[in-house]
Amino acid sequence: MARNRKDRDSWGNLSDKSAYDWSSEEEEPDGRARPVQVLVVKDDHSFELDEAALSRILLSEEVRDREVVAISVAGAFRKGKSFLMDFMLRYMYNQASEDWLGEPDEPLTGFSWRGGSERETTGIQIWSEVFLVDKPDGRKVAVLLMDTQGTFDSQSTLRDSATVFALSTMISSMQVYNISQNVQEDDLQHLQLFTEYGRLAMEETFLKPFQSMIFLVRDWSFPYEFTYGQEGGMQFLEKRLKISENQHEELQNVRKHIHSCFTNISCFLMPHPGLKVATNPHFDGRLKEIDREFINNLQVLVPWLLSPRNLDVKEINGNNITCRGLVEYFKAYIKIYQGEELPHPKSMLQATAEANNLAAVAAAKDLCAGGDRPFLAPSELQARHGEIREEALQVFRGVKKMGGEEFSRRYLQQLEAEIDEVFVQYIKHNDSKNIFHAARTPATLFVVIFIMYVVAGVTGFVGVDIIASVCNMILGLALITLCTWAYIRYSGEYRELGAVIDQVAGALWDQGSTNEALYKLYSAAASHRPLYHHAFPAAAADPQADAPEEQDRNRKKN
Ligand SMILES: Nc1nc2c(ncn2[C@@H]2O[C@H](COP(=O)(O)OP(=O)(O)OP(=O)(O)O)[C@@H](O)[C@H]2O)c(=O)[nH]1
Ligand SMILES: [Mg+2]
Repeated sequence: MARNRKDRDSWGNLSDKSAYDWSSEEEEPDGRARPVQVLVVKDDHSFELDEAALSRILLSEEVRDREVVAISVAGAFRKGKSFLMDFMLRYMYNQASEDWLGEPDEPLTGFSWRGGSERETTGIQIWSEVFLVDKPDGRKVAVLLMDTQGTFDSQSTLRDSATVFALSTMISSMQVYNISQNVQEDDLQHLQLFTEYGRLAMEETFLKPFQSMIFLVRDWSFPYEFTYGQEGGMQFLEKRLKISENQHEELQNVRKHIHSCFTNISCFLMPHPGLKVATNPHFDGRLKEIDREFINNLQVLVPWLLSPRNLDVKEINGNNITCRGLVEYFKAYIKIYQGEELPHPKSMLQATAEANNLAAVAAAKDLCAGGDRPFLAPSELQARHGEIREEALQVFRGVKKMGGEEFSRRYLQQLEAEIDEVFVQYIKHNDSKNIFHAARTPATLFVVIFIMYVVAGVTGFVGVDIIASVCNMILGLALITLCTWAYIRYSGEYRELGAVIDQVAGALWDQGSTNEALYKLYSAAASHRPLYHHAFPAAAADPQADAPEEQDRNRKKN
């Protein structure tokens, strides 16, 4: 088994810099390049970008202003992604040479790969050397290789997998989607979920959000249907991604989504590398132990992906991105995933169970939606509410829901709370239909006017003029208040003042003890102090008007 870093010397002409032009900033003490972890997924499932490491690699003088080509491999865990990446490294280091694949006895090193059932790569790792390549059109571009954490390992949440996949797709100009044996519908559905999660974090653009997507099917076993390689791959993929009229909407949507996300979509069918590669625990990547068919196809695949002519510069919103720009985008994107504004992707069962339960809650709540009924006596209302509540809970319990009893209990509680809330609203609404309630304020004011009129008449007749004038004044005030109230009700303006009038009238209306009525009057006045100050700013500006005790004290002092 190859634990790469130990025996790196075996691979490729590291000292022969003439064959290629590369820059190395992040090296091991002995000068060799290595994979560098730039995105860390922590134990608590949070993400951290190692900005320092990323900057050391991408902001080194030779590369920072070069346009960047970023190549990434992503897909389910334990499917030979890092293994493939290491062959890409060999090609990058030996581009000029025909036999870039190296010696038959050379162990495969570079990004860490190994056999076994437990995951190996975590987060996102980039190769510490950024390769400078001359494109046929004379441009020198920087090539960055990126290896990613496999999706759906047993330690990652769906959100972890989606984030790594989405980030690597957003950052790369070419995403190699590494899948095993066939392109299954769930492979497409996951791609849809992950790319949607990526698109959420990006700015809306009229262009397709991502660039090249290569479906790399490993262990393809049906070369008699579609031949190995790119041509067979394209025919196969065309069939798989075809949208037709009579297809179910669900299948159509997945395909439309994938087409809408990528500028280029292609496919390569790779043969099985042989049992030694797949099952021998001591296999260390030597070519001589790999099936010839696999090697032949590797010799087609890697140059097809990486030859200078095929390298596409990373574009975002139609602009070519340099290494410096890529660092900024990486930082900006990771911030969005670190924040809480994005929804958390959920497993299919969880999402379905939530949808089921919410639909059942909605159906049950529909029962409680009372139409416009006339005023009901409160006791009758209470009884009706009890009946409807029971009926609604029955409806909820009767609907078949996924997710089990425990899961749906939360929704049952939510339903109960919502029904009670509807009831409270209904009581208020019912109350407002009580005709006496609505007439309380004008009735009170009428009574005040009437009493004042009578008292003023009597006291005027008896000759106590001062009381008569006070009563007349109150009568006048009550009349103005009545007119104001009517205007507010009619126009809907100054509603706060309307509320004060209602409250004062309510306090007067109250049949309880006089004390209670007075207290209510006082509290109504107290709660509207700001309104009072607003209406009479001069009074508020005079501090002494607010403090009679203070005045008293001053008087005593003098
Ligand atoms: N069947 C099969 N096995 C392969 C292939 N390529 C590599 N392997 C083996 O798959 C195992 C895992 O390889 P890695 O490159 O570490 O896989 P990975 O996808 O990077 O795994 P993680 O980093 O855990 O996500 C190794 O034992 C390889 O020898 C292939 O094309 N087919
Ligand atoms: Mg790996």
